Amino acid sequence: MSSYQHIQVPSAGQKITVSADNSLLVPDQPIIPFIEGDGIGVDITPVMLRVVDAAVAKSYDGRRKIHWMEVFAGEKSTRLYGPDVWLPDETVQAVREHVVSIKGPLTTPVGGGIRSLNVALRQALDLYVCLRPIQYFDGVPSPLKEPHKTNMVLFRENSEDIYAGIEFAAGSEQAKKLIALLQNDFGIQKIRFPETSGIGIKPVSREGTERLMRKAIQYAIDHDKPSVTIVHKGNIMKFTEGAFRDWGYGLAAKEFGGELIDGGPWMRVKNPHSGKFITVKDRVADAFMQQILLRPAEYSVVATLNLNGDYLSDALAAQVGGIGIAPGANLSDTVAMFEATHGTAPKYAGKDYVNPLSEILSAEMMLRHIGWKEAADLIIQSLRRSILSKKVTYDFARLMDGATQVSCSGFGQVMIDHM
Ligand SMILES: NC(=O)C1=CN([C@@H]2O[C@H](COP(=O)(O)OP(=O)(O)OC[C@H]3O[C@@H](n4cnc5c(N)ncnc54)[C@H](OP(=O)(O)O)[C@@H]3O)[C@@H](O)[C@H]2O)C=CC1
Ligand SMILES: O=C(O)CCC(=O)C(=O)O
Ligand SMILES: [Mg+2]
Repeated sequence: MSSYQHIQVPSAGQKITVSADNSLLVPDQPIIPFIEGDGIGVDITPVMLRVVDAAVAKSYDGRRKIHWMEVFAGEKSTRLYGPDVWLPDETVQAVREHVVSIKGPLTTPVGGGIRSLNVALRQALDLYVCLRPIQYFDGVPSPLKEPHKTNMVLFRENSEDIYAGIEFAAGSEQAKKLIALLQNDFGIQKIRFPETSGIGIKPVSREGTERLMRKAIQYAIDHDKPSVTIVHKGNIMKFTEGAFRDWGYGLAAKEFGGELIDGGPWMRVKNPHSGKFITVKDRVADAFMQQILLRPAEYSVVATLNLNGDYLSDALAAQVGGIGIAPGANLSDTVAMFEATHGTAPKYAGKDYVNPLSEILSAEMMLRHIGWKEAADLIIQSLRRSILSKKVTYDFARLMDGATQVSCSGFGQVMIDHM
């Protein structure tokens, strides 16, 4: 067992491990690390832990139990490890060694200050898929007339794009050098205000695109989905977003036997399990943004780049009730870290007010990921009953007729009562 500086290893429980074919070996008493998170993390994470413990206890009569191990990042880490230590090495190490973990949101300042710890964790562990399902539950208030028609699974590339964090401030030596290089060696004369421009770099690779696309198509096959849509802005950013589209289609052809439909570029891939065809298509991101509102039923699995995926996940969440009910997972081929789509919502921090469902549903994805289907199903069943009971947090209560508003922990209790 590793020795850590501040992480307390539970006295019972074992690590989840990975077998040679990358499948998980999950003991009945796994140790699972969690990061509480900044802002509303202090509210939602304890509620998530209670709800998950209740679902596991009820589903397995005590035979199975999660031994939670708190690991630290963000503001809590600076209080423990020192003012400059936002993401201790031992946190990354513990998350890697324990294979499956869950985290609350972490703050990233706008403009200056530290770079995103969320992105740093994804990069350090090469969690290259950000998987965000968008699903409607009956009774959840939505701005749409037919919210159940929005049923998508977003595969957001999680390791590249402008999110790589390669940017240089206006006036910095690096920005000046890069601008000079572009002007002198590449003949670029169209930087409108070279003296006062910041510069950002957008790396998008074939390998990065292909591994993301492989997961998206495989997901469509495994879950018998009708289509995979590549969303990009390839008309403007030809060699990054346009290449993402082309490499995506290329991968569909090369590895999944994709055939052109009517001369292309759309393709069809045969699902070897169901025998049905999966349409692989693409949409330019702006057009896609209007179609998800007007014709959401036409979209199922979506594969996109990092920044598009960030915007789209909140926009799609709004269609089915908002980012209070928007879960997610960050995945590599082995390590998985589950986290809500939303951030730290600082104005509500510590008020026991917000909706804990995004993090609870992220935990539900985690339970399914480790094969604890009964506990995951129980959480979904209880969620459905809890929504129909109309005892909900402020975000739903303000849009629901006849609702009783409950606190964040109060909603956790409503869910436990409905198990
Ligand atoms: N993965 C992560 O850890 C993420 C971190 N962040 C970080 O979080 C910080 C705050 O970001 P911000 O732009 O305010 O976005 P947030 O997602 O934190 O919050 C925006 C709004 O969304 C609603 N909301 C968020 N969470 C919930 C919830 N659990 N229940 C109900 N409603 C919710 C609230 O809406 P309303 O005002 O209508 O009540 C809130 O004001 C930033 O530092 C950002 O970088 C952002 C996204 C992801
Ligand atoms: O890292 C952050 O602060 C924001 C990340 C984010 O918005 C996301 O992953 O959806
Ligand atoms: Mg986001």
